[in-house]
Amino acid sequence: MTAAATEAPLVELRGVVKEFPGARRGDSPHRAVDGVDLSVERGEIFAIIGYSGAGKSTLVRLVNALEPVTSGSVVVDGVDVTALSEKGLRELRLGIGMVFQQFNLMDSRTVWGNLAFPLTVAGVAKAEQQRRISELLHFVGLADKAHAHVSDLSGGQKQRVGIARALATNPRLLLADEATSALDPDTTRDVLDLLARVNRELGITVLLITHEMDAVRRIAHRVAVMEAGKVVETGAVLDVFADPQHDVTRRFVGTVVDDLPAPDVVAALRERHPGRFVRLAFRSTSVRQSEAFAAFLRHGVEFELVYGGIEEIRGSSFGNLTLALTGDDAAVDAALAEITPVVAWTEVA
Ligand SMILES: Nc1ncnc2c1ncn2[C@@H]1O[C@H](COP(=O)(O)OP(=O)(O)OP(=O)(O)O)[C@@H](O)[C@H]1O
Repeated sequence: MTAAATEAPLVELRGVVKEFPGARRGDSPHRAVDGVDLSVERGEIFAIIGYSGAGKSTLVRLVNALEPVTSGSVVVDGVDVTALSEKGLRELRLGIGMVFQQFNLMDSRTVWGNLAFPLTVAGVAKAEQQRRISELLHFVGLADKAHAHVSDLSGGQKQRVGIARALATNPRLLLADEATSALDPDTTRDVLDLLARVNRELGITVLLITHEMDAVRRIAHRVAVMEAGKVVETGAVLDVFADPQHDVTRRFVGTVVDDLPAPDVVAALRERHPGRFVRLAFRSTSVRQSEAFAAFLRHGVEFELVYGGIEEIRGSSFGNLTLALTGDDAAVDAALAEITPVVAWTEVA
């Protein structure tokens, strides 16, 4: 992360509530966003993950003031967006790029035409437009597609155009709402890598809305998990993966990391492996597998790895390994006592 710790967050939500009127007259209002506090630091990629209907898209629409809040405050770059005039709103949105799941491009126009549009709206002179569009196309790897019609592009190419368009007016913040959800896995990776470059090379803060935990793992620095309009967990991506607190978070983590055996799996493993089952939790600061294993050997305890794995997130390793330990009970206890300072462990019930 490049954010300076002393700087105010780029986006700050405090007690944000958004209600929509009930479907029928007399119905109570529907709370799509229910008291959200959230800070997006300058220079980071902040992901918001949640299942469909959790309120993610609504939250994004509050950040660029496409919808008014019901209550609470939304501050973007020091400006309270809930109190802006029309002119203020235009300025706010010039500083925010948007990338959409369905690309939202003008299909009948060329790539060039799509990129020229926001520049013309922003009053950029033709010569400057030329320079800027060519720069953008090089950045997103589509220099050879300037005169192609959008309708002739693949989904991944369309999203590259979508990202280039979002960058056209040099935004400080990029809102990517399910930007990869319509793409196949390979193309998803390419587009996520491009978003990471936008962040790293251009220093643009990215707010990534997704229901895919793999996208979070791949590029985000921090993540907030939403359920039923609330943020139920927030943290550094590595911490959330290594030690998810909330059920929803555990389910999301479980979609990409499968290192905690379910009870029925444990039961099946016990039929094949004698001994005491112990789960070692390796974290970035404590990946000392060899020390743990050496302790078992010193105490004459045999161990077998029966479940788990070690994962990597941007240079940090974490994961859970379940071992079947066989040997004298006192020896197992002594070995476990010895590894306690080195690695967190729990006996699997
Ligand atoms: N304009 C609206 N009028 C009424 N209800 C709305 C409106 N927009 C969203 N909602 C409701 O608010 C809740 C949150 O919707 P939202 O689209 O923000 O969720 P989401 O997490 O982005 O899910 P998805 O990925 O499916 O879009 C849903 O129950 C939705 O039906």
